[in-house]
Amino acid sequence: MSATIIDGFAVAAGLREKIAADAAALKASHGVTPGLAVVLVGEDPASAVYVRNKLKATAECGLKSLEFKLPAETPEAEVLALVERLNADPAVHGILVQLPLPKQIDADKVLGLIHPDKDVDGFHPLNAGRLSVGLPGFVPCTPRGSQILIDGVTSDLSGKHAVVIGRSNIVGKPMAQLLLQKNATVTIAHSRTKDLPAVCRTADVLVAAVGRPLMVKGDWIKPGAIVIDVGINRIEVDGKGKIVGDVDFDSAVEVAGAITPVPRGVGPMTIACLMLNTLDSARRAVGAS
Ligand SMILES: NC(=O)C1=CN([C@@H]2O[C@H](COP(=O)(O)OP(=O)(O)OC[C@H]3O[C@@H](n4cnc5c(N)ncnc54)[C@H](OP(=O)(O)O)[C@@H]3O)[C@@H](O)[C@H]2O)C=CC1
Ligand SMILES: Nc1nc(=O)c2c([nH]1)NC[C@@H]1CN(c3ccc(C(=O)N[C@@H](CCC(=O)O)C(=O)O)cc3)C=[N+]21
Repeated sequence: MSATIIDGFAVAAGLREKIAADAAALKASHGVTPGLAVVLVGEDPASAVYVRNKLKATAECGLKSLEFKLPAETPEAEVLALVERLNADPAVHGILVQLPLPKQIDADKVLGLIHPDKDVDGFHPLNAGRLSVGLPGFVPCTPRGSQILIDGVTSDLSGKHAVVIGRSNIVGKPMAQLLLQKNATVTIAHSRTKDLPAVCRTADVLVAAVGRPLMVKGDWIKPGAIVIDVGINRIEVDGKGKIVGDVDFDSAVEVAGAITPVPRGVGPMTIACLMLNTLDSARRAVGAS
């Protein structure tokens, strides 16, 4: 049996179309174009792909994007000053500071300074707290996009066992919160988890957000499970760069019920959800939501 391959690229394209229509309607009713400011400090090759795809998506959705590329040695105070300026700019509805940041910059300080109403990444502690207590707020884009893909293949997660591998604030923890809201029984695994393959084998839904290329093998997967591969890892194959996930797709596809590929799985959904969060932010700013 071979799994259903979840086409994140197609789902994301559909979402972007809807966002474009809604953004055009907001422009017609309130004269507002949602604006997203992206701050990139230094040159990180993975970030560069992300920034490029984001720019394409904002244009396609009719959103305005402002790009701030700062040199790697930029002092922390300068980044903080830029965030304050963007906080005060009414044309900016969303602020994204690309991670990772160079080591002289305290990421928590920067993320904590972004106004929670413009925090389209959902990384501000206030939005993380809102998610954990079930209040409305910005939900981080990757978990939000992953949840949409999961909802596309199952309508009822109630009582299902979901295992999330990874406990980062940007993927693992918020993903676990979303699955909990859907009444799944949630396990969060991490680098100290004992016998990870055995834990994974009990999962009806398995989300891998680890950053280890091809770590999850087919024999870690419960037959018929939904497998969401968040990992974006660059590896060399025959001297050529290639992007692979945290899941060994070739063996996993034989066991899973449904699985996301890498690329064209979760990645495009992250970007579409960023557009969605920016649109939501602009709507809220003008009282249109
Ligand atoms: N598709 C997309 O849109 C996005 C993809 N990504 C990708 O997702 C992956 C995860 O990103 P992120 O959450 O930021 O990564 P982090 O490095 O912040 O977190 C990785 C997590 O994996 C755990 N871990 C590491 N090694 C193991 C292991 N051998 N067994 C079990 N758990 C392990 C860590 O455990 P511990 O806490 O104990 O250290 C940690 O909780 C990366 O590949 C990243 O590139 C990220 C964002 C968006
Ligand atoms: N503040 C912040 N927010 C983030 O959400 C954030 C970040 N920093 N830093 C880096 C990671 C990584 N990330 C990706 C998103 C989309 C793709 C993506 O579009 N991937 C496509 C294309 C991959 C390709 O072909 O190169 C795909 O998987 O199909 C990749 C990576 C967001 N992140």
